[in-house]
Amino acid sequence: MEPLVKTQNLNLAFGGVVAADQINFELHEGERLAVIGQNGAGKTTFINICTGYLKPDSGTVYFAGKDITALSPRKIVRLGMGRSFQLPQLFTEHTVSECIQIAAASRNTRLSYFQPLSRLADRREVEETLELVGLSQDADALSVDLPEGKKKLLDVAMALSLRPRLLIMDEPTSGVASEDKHSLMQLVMDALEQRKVTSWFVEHDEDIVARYATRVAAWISGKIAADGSPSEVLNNPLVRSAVLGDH
Ligand SMILES: Nc1ncnc2c1ncn2[C@@H]1O[C@H](COP(=O)(O)OP(=O)(O)OP(=O)(O)O)[C@@H](O)[C@H]1O
Repeated sequence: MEPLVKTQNLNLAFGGVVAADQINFELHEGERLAVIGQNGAGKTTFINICTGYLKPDSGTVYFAGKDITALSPRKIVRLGMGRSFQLPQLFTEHTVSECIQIAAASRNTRLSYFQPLSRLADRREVEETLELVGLSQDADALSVDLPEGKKKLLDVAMALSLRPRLLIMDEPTSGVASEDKHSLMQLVMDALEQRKVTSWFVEHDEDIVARYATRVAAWISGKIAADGSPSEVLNNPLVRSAVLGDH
């Protein structure tokens, strides 16, 4: 089967800092990849290169067999590679329901200031998306007023409205109280499974990684130092000492 994402010999340095060091990587449809690594290991840089926010010094990124290295983030999203951010990117003056309407409408149209929001997207689609992530009760709340966990869910729901094949999530549980992390991840993962979306998420919480990933890749100094099943990678001595901080 052709990989959904493939990178070949990807390199990027910021001055003397090598943030991506000859990365060869493949992700297949249906995988749930957790990426782990210490701060500064290069996890976000790699995501930024794959999603078009940064251009590599050398190397190639393919999505579903197509070379996307030179494409803009907007074009890459339209091909089916979705992304949510560490700090949710919401339309802060709009309600939860309106945020979904805008995201769904931007799938097909260029948005205009002069178009009423109510005409932008199918009402039933918006309701289904809200239900999928458990936000039906919050439809009329301003997105800016949501607690952090619900902001993350709304961010994911907006990304899903673009009908991605893959959703890349940079620290989906960061800023969320530890007792709420599992329920948040459960909702997100159930939603992705229902929509048959492959996932790749950066995560620092080892319990979350072990519970929700089918594969783990550990980053050290711009390189993938270990890549395999959660039990294999989380028990790897190098990963335990250099990534997870065991002494
Ligand atoms: N735009 C930039 N300009 C200069 N250096 C950068 C830039 N972006 C990242 N870096 C550097 O590249 C290295 C990798 O950073 P990156 O943000 O990818 O790490 P990370 O693993 O995602 O870390 P974190 O867990 O803190 O988000 C770091 O040394 C960082 O300081």
